[in-house]
Amino acid sequence: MEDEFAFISKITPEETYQKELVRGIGDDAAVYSGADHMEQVVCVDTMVEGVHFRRDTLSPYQIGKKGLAINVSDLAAMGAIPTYYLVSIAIPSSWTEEELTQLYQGMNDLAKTYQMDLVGGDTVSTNDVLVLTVTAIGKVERGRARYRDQAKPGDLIFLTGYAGTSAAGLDLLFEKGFTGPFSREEQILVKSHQEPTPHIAEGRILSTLNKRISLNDVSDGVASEANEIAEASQARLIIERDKLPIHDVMYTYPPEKQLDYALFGGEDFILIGTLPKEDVKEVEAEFLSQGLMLQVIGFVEEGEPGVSLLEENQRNKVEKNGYNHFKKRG
Ligand SMILES: Nc1ncnc2c1ncn2[C@@H]1O[C@H](COP(=O)(O)OP(=O)(O)O)[C@@H](O)[C@H]1O
Ligand SMILES: Cc1ncc(C[n+]2csc(CCOP(=O)(O)OP(=O)(O)O)c2C)c(N)n1
Ligand SMILES: [Mg+2]
Ligand SMILES: [Mg+2]
Ligand SMILES: [Mg+2]
Repeated sequence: MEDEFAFISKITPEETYQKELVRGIGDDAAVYSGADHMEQVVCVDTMVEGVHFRRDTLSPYQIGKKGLAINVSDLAAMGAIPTYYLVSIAIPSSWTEEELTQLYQGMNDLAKTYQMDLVGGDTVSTNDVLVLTVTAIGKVERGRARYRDQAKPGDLIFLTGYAGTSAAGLDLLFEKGFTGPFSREEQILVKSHQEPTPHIAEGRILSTLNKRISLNDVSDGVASEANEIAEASQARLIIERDKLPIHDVMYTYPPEKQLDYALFGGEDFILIGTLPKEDVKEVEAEFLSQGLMLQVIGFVEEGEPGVSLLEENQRNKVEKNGYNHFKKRG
């Protein structure tokens, strides 16, 4: 890339979606107003080449799209409505302008779905790999944000989608390379890794129905996220093995492999949460009416905080394993 300022003007959106945006790209900071009855929600996640993607696992377009999607997923896990995002990017000299345009196109396309405005960011060069950091902003009705610390004994645990598909897709990419060839079933797994869909509609149902709900998105794996709910809520979560939603296209995998992907794979960007047993019917009905998936996978009980897997009448402890940046999988 030749010119940082030319690049910034190229990526500046011509039109914006949010009527509360006062000043977007082009000044020292962005300015937006917000209604008093809403709370503002903000999060940031980074993707590093070699850690979160490789040139042979995601295309430039997919890197951008996923970089925004993983942040929108954290907004979904709060029950929020997405509004704005900021992008900080460290660009190695090996990246062409065309590839960067595609990366921004990936973000643009996802942002359009949620009417999110790009309101700022930072552009730097680096002698190392590409690093993409997206800050996402959203809003939620006062008091309706969904936290991890709301689980209580007697609640049921749910997932809003299939677990393990992303990790299975990543392994296929590692095995066969970016171009495959992949069977139709394998394509579904690969796509779920490359272009995850954040569960905003699901999060919105769970915040607007006024129930006591704990909520988290699955980035590091169901085992890890369930343990986070258990720790925050000081509760004991029991996952029933035969209730874990495994996608049909994974039925050819050995059962142990299916379970390993589902519990420890990560990057599914579905939601995991808990809700009172008596509210399940009503929440399920709302999910069903919107064509969305809600699968009960277990229950919360009295006892030492933690997670167990219930299979054949035995409870086996599920450690907080899964993706951990500073630890090898164990
Ligand atoms: N370097 C950091 N400085 C400050 N806060 C951080 C840092 N890293 C993570 N956090 C905060 O710690 C919490 C857990 O982070 P993380 O596990 O990355 O969440 P998630 O899996 O939802 O992305 C979040 O509140 C996040 O904002
Ligand atoms: C090349 C490559 N290797 C490994 C992975 C697997 N991987 C990388 S990060 C990650 C977990 C999620 O990332 P993290 O930064 O922990 O997200 P957060 O929990 O903060 O949302 C996984 C499963 C990958 N996607 N690509
Ligand atoms: Mg994070
Ligand atoms: Mg999260
Ligand atoms: Mg995250």
